[in-house]
Amino acid sequence: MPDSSYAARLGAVTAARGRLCVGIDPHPSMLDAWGLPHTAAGLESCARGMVEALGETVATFKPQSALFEEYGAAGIAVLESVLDDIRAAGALSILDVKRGDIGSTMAGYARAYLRDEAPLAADAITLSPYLGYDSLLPAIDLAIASGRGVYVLARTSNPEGDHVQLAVGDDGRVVAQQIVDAATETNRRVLAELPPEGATAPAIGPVGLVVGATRLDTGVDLDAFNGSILAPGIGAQGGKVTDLPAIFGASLGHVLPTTSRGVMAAGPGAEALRQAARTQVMSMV
Ligand SMILES: O=C(O)c1cc(=O)[nH]c(=O)n1[C@@H]1O[C@H](COP(=O)(O)O)[C@@H](O)[C@H]1O
Repeated sequence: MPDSSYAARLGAVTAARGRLCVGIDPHPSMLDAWGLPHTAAGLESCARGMVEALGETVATFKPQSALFEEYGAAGIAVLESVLDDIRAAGALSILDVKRGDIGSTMAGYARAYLRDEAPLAADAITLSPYLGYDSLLPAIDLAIASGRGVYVLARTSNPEGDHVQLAVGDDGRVVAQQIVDAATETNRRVLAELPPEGATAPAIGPVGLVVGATRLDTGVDLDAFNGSILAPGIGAQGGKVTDLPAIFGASLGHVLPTTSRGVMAAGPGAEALRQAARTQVMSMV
C-alpha cells in the first residue's frame, strides 16, 4: 500500500515537477508517426518510450486503457509494464479506464485497479458517473482505503456530452454540478475524518473531477471543490494552456492540465518529447 494518501503524494510530486499530466495514448496513427508497427511490440516501444523519455520530469501520466486493450492479453501486459515504469520513475499513474457500473460489479472494477496486489494497480483511475454518483462508492471507498484516488467525469471535453451534463435536475442544478457537489461532499467527509496534522494535512480529498479544457464556460461552479481536477483536451482537441486561468479561476491551483497527442506527436525522439512537455509547462506560467 502507498505510504501516504493520493492527495499527499500528488501534492509532493507536483510541487517538485509541476502539474502537467501527460497522456499515453498509443493510437494506431501515433504508432505510424513513430514508425512503429500496429503490434504489441510497437505498442510497447511507444508507451514505454514515453515514460523512459519523460518519467523523471513529468509528475503524472495518464495511460488510456482501450489503446492497450485492443491488443488483447499482450496489450494488457504492456500496460502493466507501463504502470510499473511510471512507479519506478517516481511519477504517479492515472489510468484512464472510465469505469462505471452497478455497485456489486463496480466492486470488481475497483479491485482490478485500486487494490495493492492488482497487476493493473494505478495511483488513480477515471470513473464515469452515468449509473449515478453513488454507484461509484465501491471504487471511491477502496481508493480511500488504499491511499489511491479517482477522477469522476463531470464536464467532459467533447461537445456530445452537453445534453446529459447540462440537463437540469429537479433542484435546478445541472447534472454536472450535481457531480461536482457530490464529489465535494465526499472529500469534505474524508478530510473531516483525518487526524489533525496541522500544516501537513492535505488540503484536498481523494475524489477528483474531470473537467475538459476545451471551453471557456464550463457551466459548473468549482469554487468550493476540494479535490484534484484533471483537465484534458489541450492540444489536439483545441484547448489551450493559456486559457486555463479563465476557465478555472480560483480553482486553477488544483488543475492538472492534460495532453496526450500534444506531446506524443513530437516523438519518438526523447529530447523532442521533453521539449514538447517543457513547451506546455512554460505556457502555463
Ligand atoms: O477522462 C479523460 O481522460 C478524458 C475526459 C474528457 O473529457 N476528454 C478527454 O479527452 N479525455 C481523455 O484524454 C485524452 C485526450 O487525448 P488528446 O486529445 O490526444 O490530448 C484521451 O485519452 C481522452 O480519452
